[in-house]
Amino acid sequence: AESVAMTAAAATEAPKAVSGYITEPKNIKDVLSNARKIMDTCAACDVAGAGRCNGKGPCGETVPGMGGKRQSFVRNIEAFEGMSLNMRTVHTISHPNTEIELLGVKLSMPILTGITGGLTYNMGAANKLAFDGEVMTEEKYARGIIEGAANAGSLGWAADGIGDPLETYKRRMSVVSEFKGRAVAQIKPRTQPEIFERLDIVQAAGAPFFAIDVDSAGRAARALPGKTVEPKDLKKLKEIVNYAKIPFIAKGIMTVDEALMCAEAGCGAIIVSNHGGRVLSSTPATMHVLPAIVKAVRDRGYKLPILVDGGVRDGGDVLKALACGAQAVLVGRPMLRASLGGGVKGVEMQFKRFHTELVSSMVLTGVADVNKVDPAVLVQQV
Ligand SMILES: Cc1cc2nc3c(=O)[nH]c(=O)nc-3n(C[C@H](O)[C@H](O)[C@H](O)COP(=O)(O)O)c2cc1C
Repeated sequence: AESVAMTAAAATEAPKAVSGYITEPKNIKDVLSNARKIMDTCAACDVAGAGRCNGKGPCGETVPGMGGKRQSFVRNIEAFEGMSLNMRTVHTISHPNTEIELLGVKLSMPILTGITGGLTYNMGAANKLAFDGEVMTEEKYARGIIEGAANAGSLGWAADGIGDPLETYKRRMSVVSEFKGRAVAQIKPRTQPEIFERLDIVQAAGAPFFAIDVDSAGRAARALPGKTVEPKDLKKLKEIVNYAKIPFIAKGIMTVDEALMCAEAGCGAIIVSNHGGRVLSSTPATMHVLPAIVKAVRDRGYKLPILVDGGVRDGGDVLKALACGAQAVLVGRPMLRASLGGGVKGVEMQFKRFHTELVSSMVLTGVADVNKVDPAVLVQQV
């Protein structure tokens, strides 16, 4: 949820009807078909099946918002595609364990939704009638993500957009509060007092932890007057940790030194992320920086969970991320489309699909437990 606030005009216009919806989507294909209809900015290309987009077309558009020249986005996707799994099937593992515990919360799988929001300014989906005949709103979108994830035994994120008035944020947090302990929230790297104001609301809503996407700091240049975001130094990270009553996750970490600073500041976890390529168009792939970050953090004895996002498109990708030392992944655009095209059921279906693929990948590589994935699962490249 990135730039301009929903305008009053958009909110009062009559909702636009969209024709051709599959009103009771039965599978992810149906959900994606619906998503394509509601998103002005995204054709949700089905390049490699399952709505997977390679960032190159054929839509010629974004998926949505790949940022600049799309390099960072494309690198994320290609990094996963470039990794191979060692297939091993002479063993006894047919029901591998996919459960993890993340900062005190039990999850059915090491997969959370990505952090996405902004129907109006990010998805071109505002004020349209959704597949169920009701108007698509921020709350409805957030509900799809959060309730869908909770039903799947995982966690969904509510987002914060720089231009979002506090009211919009509160509306999303009212959805979070319905799922006490089973929904999480993000705050933009605003000024410290603004962060604390939103954090009070997040905590009152019962979120077990929260994230700040520190990599949104660059948007300071584009922020609206009075809507300030800023880089956070070690001192400010520590202030946030001290203020918070719940663990603080720093999202958007791409280098070893910053990962170590977050650990030193007392962050509950970090998310290795380049914001899905949306903030800087020439970063490395997240999977290419993850192993060095994991090694440095663990070598110094820090135990905080390390998560990763960007380009995770199937269960095999999840296994690859775990083999590189991540404890869990976040899935952005596929969950986004699932919520837009199928609401709560759509997101549930998307989680189920990832879970099935993950289990199958584990059986086919001889992995018994997502908490103990040997790096040897990956073919070592020479
Ligand atoms: C439409 C859209 C909106 C986003 N809004 C936010 C946001 O508000 N906060 C945030 O931390 N990240 C935001 N992101 C970035 C995602 O959380 C995530 O880092 C990225 O999408 C993951 O990559 P993937 O989509 O390839 O899975 C957004 C991404 C998209 C596509």
